[in-house]
Amino acid sequence: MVTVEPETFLEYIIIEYRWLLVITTLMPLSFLWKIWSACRNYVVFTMNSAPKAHESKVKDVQKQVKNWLSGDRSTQLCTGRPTWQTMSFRQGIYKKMFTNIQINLVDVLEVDTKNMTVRCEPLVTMGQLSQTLDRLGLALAVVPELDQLTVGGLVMGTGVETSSHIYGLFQHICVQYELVLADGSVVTCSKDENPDLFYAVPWSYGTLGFLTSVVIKVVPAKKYVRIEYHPYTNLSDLAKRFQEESVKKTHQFIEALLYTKDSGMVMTADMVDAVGKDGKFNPIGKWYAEWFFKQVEKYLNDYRRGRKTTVVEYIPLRDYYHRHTRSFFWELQDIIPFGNNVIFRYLFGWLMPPEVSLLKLTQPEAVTKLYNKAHVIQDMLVPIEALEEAIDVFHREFEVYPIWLCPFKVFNNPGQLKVHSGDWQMFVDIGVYGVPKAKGFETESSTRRIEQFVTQKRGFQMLYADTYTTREEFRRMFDHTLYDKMRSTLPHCKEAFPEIYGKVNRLVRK
Ligand SMILES: Cc1cc2nc3c(=O)[nH]c(=O)nc-3n(C[C@H](O)[C@H](O)[C@H](O)COP(=O)(O)OP(=O)(O)OC[C@H]3O[C@@H](n4cnc5c(N)ncnc54)[C@H](O)[C@@H]3O)c2cc1C
Ligand SMILES: NC(=O)C1=CN([C@@H]2O[C@H](COP(=O)(O)OP(=O)(O)OC[C@H]3O[C@@H](n4cnc5c(N)ncnc54)[C@H](OP(=O)(O)O)[C@@H]3O)[C@@H](O)[C@H]2O)C=CC1
Ligand SMILES: CC(C)=CCC[C@@H](C)[C@H]1CC[C@H]2C3=C(CC[C@]12C)[C@@]1(C)CC[C@H](O)C[C@@H]1CC3
Repeated sequence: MVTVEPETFLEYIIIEYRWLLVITTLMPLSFLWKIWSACRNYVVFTMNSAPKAHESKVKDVQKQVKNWLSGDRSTQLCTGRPTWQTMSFRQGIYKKMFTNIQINLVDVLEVDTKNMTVRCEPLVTMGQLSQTLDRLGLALAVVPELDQLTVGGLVMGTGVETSSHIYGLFQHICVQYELVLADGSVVTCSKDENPDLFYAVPWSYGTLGFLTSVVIKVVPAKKYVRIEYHPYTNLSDLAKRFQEESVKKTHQFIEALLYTKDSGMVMTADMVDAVGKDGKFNPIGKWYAEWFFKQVEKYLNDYRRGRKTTVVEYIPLRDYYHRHTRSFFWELQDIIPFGNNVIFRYLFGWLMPPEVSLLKLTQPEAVTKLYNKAHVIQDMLVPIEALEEAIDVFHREFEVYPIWLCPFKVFNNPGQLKVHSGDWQMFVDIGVYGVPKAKGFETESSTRRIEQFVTQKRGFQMLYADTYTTREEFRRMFDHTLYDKMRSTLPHCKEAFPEIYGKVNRLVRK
C-alpha cells in the first residue's frame, strides 16, 4: 500500500483531524445552505417566476458573449461557476485565465405531464429535481446518485445510474438543448432540429456553446423500490449474473458492489406501490440509518457465515435514488472515520453529508498532496463482456475496494461515443474510489496503464476524474469526427472555446 508520510506535525494534524473542521464548521454551514436553497426554491415556485425570468436570463448570457465578441477576444470562454462549486474532483486552472460567463440559471421551468418531459435550467441539481418530480408522481428516467450533480454538468459531461441498462446515459434521456453559441445567437437542437449539434453536445464540456435549458424525459414513479440482494463469493458467477440481468432487462435497476476481488453483491430492484410481506421496510435515507454500502457488506458477511442467501427489502424511492449521497459512495469514511458509528449518526446524522463544494473550498494543500499520491477516483466504462478481465487488471494496478459496478447502454448515435455494432452496446461503469493497496502503485503510470487497457477494449473514461492520456490517445478514445465538424461550422467556436482535451487533461487541473 502507498503511504504518504506527513512532512510536518501540522500536516499530520490537518490530515488526521480534518473531521474536526468538517463537523464543527462545514456540516452546520452545509445545513444552513440546504435550508436556504429549499426556501429559495419554494418562493420561486409559489411566485411562478422562473419561466418568466428565463428569457431575460438567457438575454443576459447573450449580452456577455456579445461583449466578448466586440472586445479584443484575447481570452477564451468558460462558465463562471467557480471551480470549487463543481463535482469534478479537481479545480480547473483554465477558469482563472478565461473570460467567465455567468450563467445563473437554477430553476425547474416546466413539467409537461402530457409529453412526459421536464424542462429545466442547467444549474438545477439532481436532489432538487428528484424532489420536485417526486411530488408529481414522476422521476427522471436516469437519476445520477449524488444530490449535488447538475443538469448542465451531466449533459456536458456524462451521467450514469442503475436504470442506464434500459435508458442509456443521461444524454440519452435528453430530448432538446437550448444553447447560446459563440456568436451570441440562441439555438435549440434535438434529433430532428440541428441534429449534428444535438449529438455533439454530450461530452463536449462546454466547448461548443453555453447550455441554457434542457428538456428531459420523465417516467411514472412509484413510492418504493423492492430490492433483492444476491451475494456472490466467486467473480465469474457474479459477472455472469450481472451481465445476464443487464441484458435481460427484467429489472428496472441493477448495480453491484465488489468488496474483494472474488466477492460482492448483485442488486436488482424495481419500483412498487406498497411494501410487500416478503421483505423488510428499510428507509435508508433517514439521518440515523447506516451507510448503504455498509448495510450491503453486512448482508454479504451474513452470507459468508452461511446465514442467508437472497435478502429482500423495500426502500422509499428517493432514498434509493440518493443511496450513495450520505457517504459519497465510501469516500466520506476517509474524512470522518466514525461517520457510520451509531452514536454519531443519531447525534449528527441530520447534518450529513457536508457539501462537496465546501470540502473542495477548504481542502488543505496537505490533503491535496495525499489525494494525488495515495488515492484513486476513477470511473472507467468498458464493454460488459470485458468485466472479469477488467477487474483482474484493476486489482493488479489499484486494488481498491469496494468497487462500484453499474451497467449502461450506449445507443449507436453519432457523437463522441462510438459503438461498433448493432443499435446499441452494453457497457459497465467500473467505479474505483479509495486508497490503493496494490504493490508498486504509482498514480500516473498505474492510471495510464488502466487508460490503455480501456482504450484497447474500446471503452471510455469519465472525465470529471483525472485523465493522463496524451491528446492523441484522448482522440483515439473519443471519436472527434462530428465534434471537429461542428467546431469548424459554428461561428467563432474555435476562437471562443478550447478543445475538450484542453479542459479535462491533468495539466489544466490542480
Ligand atoms: C414547474 C413546476 C410545476 C409544478 N407543478 C405542480 C403541480 O401542478 N401540482 C403540484 O402539486 N405540485 C407541482 N409542483 C411540485 C412542487 O414543487 C411542490 O408541490 C411544492 O413545492 C411543495 O411545497 P413544499 O413546501 O413541500 O416545498 P419545499 O420542500 O420547500 O420545496 C420544494 C422543492 O421543489 C423544488 N422546486 C419547487 N419549485 C421550484 C422552482 N420553481 N424551481 C426550481 N425548483 C423548484 C425545489 O427543489 C424544492 O426543494 C411543481 C413544481 C414545478 C417546479
Ligand atoms: N453518477 C454520475 O453519473 C456522476 C457523474 N459525475 C460527473 O460530474 C460532472 C458533473 O458535475 P457538475 O458539478 O454538475 O458539473 P461541472 O460544473 O463540473 O461541469 C462539467 C462540465 O460541463 C460544463 N458545463 C456545465 N454547465 C454548462 C453550461 N450551462 N454551459 C456550458 N457548459 C457547461 C462545464 O464547463 P466549464 O468548464 O466552462 O465550467 C464543465 O466543463 C460530470 O462530468 C459527470 O460526469 C460525478 C459523479 C457521479
Ligand atoms: C458514480 C460516479 C460515476 C462517480 C462517483 C464519483 C464520486 C465518488 C466523486 C465525485 C466527486 C468526488 C469528490 C470527493 C470524493 C469522491 C467524489 C464524491 C471529495 C469529497 C474527496 C475529499 C476532497 O477533499 C473533496 C472531494 C470533492 C469531490
